[in-house]
Amino acid sequence: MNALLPRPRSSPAPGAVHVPGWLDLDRQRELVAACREWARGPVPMRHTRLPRGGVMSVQSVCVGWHWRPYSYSRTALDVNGARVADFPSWLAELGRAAVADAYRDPAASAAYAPDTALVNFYGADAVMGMHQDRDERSDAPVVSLSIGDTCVFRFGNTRTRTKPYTDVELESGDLFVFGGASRHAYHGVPRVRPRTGDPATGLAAGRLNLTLRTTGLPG
Ligand SMILES: O=C(O)CCC(=O)C(=O)O
Ligand SMILES: [Fe+2]
Repeated sequence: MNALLPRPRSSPAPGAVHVPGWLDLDRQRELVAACREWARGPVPMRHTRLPRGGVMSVQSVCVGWHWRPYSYSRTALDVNGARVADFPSWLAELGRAAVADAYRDPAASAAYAPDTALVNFYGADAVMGMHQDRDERSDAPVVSLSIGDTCVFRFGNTRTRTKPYTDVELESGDLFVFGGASRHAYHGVPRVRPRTGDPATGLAAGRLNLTLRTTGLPG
C-alpha cells in the first residue's frame, strides 16, 4: 500500500461496504492477542475437515458457537468435543460499531447482536473458495475484520459463484460488512499476498480474518 494515497471506502454491491483502515494498530494488536488465546483452546485452531474427507487450507477456531460444515453447535464435536469459548461482550460492541460505521446508521446497529465469531488464519498458500454464509438463521449482517497480509477478497452476487464479482484488496485493519441484499452473496479469498502485513500487529506472517455473525439460534 502507498500510505500517501488514502484508500476510499467503497460499496461493491448493495448492502456490502468496504471501510479501509477501520482498526487502528492498537485494536489490531488486541485482536491478534485475543485470537492467539482462542487458538490455544478450549477448542484448538485447526484445519476444518470437510464432509467428503478433505480439509480447508485455512485454519479456524470459533467463539460463541462452533461452526463446522454446515451447522452450528456449542461443542466442537468434529474436533475435541469441548464447548467453545464464550462470545465476549467487547466483541459484540466492536461489531455494533462496525455496522454503525459501515452503514453510517447508528440506529441500524443498535440491535446488532452477533453471537459467533469465526477466526480464520491464512498461511501463504491458503485460499477460500466462493461460498455463501448461509448456515445462520438470521439475516443480520456479517462483519469481517482483516489483520496481517493483504488478500484479494472476491465479492460476487447471490445467484452464482461466478461473475459478476468485484475483487477488493483487504489490507490489515480493513472492515468489510455484508448484509441486506448482499447477505447471501457468494464470496471468497482467491489469494493472499505474502509478507505484506506489518509485524507490529503481533502477527509475524499470514492473514487473520474474523467474521462476526448472528446465528439466530436459541440460547
Ligand atoms: O477471510 C475472509 O475474508 C472471508 C472468510 C469467509 O468468508 C468465511 O469465513 O466465511
Ligand atoms: Fe464467508
